[in-house]
Amino acid sequence: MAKTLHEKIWQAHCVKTLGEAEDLIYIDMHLLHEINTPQAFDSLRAANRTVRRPDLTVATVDHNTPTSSIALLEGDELRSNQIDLLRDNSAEFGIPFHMLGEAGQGITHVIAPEQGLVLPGTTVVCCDSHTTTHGAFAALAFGIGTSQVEHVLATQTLRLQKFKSFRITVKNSLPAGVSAKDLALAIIRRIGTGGGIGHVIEYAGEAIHSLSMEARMTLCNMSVEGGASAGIIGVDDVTIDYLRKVYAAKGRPLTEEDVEGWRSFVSDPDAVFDKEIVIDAAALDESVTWGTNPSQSITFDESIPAVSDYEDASQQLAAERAFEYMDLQPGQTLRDLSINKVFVGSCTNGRIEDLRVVAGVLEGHKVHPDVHLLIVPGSVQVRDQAIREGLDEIFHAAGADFRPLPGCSLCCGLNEDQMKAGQRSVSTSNRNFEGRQGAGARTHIASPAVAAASAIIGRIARPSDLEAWGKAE
Ligand SMILES: CC(C)[C@H](C(=O)O)[C@@H](O)C(=O)O
Ligand code: SF4
Repeated sequence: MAKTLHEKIWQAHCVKTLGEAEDLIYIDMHLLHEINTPQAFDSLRAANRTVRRPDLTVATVDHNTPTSSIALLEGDELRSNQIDLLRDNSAEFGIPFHMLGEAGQGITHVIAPEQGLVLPGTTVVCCDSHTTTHGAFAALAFGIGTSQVEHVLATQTLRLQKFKSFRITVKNSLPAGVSAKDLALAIIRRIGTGGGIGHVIEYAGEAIHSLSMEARMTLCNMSVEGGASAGIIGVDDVTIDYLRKVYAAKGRPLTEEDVEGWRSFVSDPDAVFDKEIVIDAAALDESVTWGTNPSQSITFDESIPAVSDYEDASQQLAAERAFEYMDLQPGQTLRDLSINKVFVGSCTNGRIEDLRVVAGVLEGHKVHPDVHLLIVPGSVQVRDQAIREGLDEIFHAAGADFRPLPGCSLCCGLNEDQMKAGQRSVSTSNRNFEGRQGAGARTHIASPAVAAASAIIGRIARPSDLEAWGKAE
């Protein structure tokens, strides 16, 4: 019978059928960070168990870590303890651990692909919802909770309910300047924040296969914001070329034997999906969220909708709340909104390709005097590459605050990079929930290009606005 890509991976990893809809699934790669893991290790110790496959487990610190100096951890017991606990637990159980600032450290979802830890046809889990990122490599990758972390540590398996399948075919190609982030926002706007619940979203079509691996990671990363359990993209030459480069850089070039078989990690042509939609990439434009969930976005040609534009009562309520929290009125446009902060980073858009885009827009410009532009690399490797390419010089010349230590930073505000109540940001991260970047802070999610243009102009703007703005100044 014809199978979808995720069904192929599921079946190949099914250790035991546990019931009608539940299987025991083997896990190929288990990623850990400092949040959500201490209890799992405590339970493991209490039960006198060991980690089944420390060699298939990798730990890093990212959420609560400072981005300007390690010294900021001094005297901060809560954060130091979380980091030390993961370091000590990793040492005790023989798990590779990446300490803050050391080569290999960074946001979990940024370091795993750059270290070649995610391969086509594998299962990948982490105590973090944005594990969906790794679906870009035709891997079945999803977030798990603390008790599941313990189960994977102890057994390298997971009891799982079967996922449904949802194919989103993106035909034609994205217009110039329209990025994977804009595509993700358009998809979530269309399907809603619950549209993917219980499903693995498979992204298909020409527009998807013309995306770089970084862009595919951005798209798969945001699958969870549409409610999906995972996002996935079938293998093609782009996937294999990326992995060849990663392994060559590791000094372990891939052989034909290694890649053999990877090309089968695509859905069968006649596979049947539980749900399907088609999106025309050519009709898309740069998008920015105006509200407090990632489905509430508009383009630069639209204005903020009125409550009556929504048919659904819960969406009307959400819009009403969002107007108040975001201090917005229906009818305003994105360009009406002045901003105080721009954040470039996160597991959505903190990769080298994103930093290149930002540098490209910033070059020859200055950050607006009322704006703080915070740029946090997703990993030590991204930072070092940015420096090698001279991007740091462009950032500094523009007046941006390019941080030396990677991490989640202002994406979740679990370190000192937080916003004050009433401040408004353009952020390349993935969540615009109330209080996400600080109590009372207002977040507008956008692409790296839009973030950079907004930092220069001081209002929400896109790169094509810079020309007219330059003349007006
Ligand atoms: C802290 C962590 C568990 C959380 C997640 O699961 O996504 C965080 O990464 C986030 O983005 O909100
Ligand atoms: S960068 Fe943001 S979304 Fe990604 S793992 Fe960190 S907190 Fe979560």
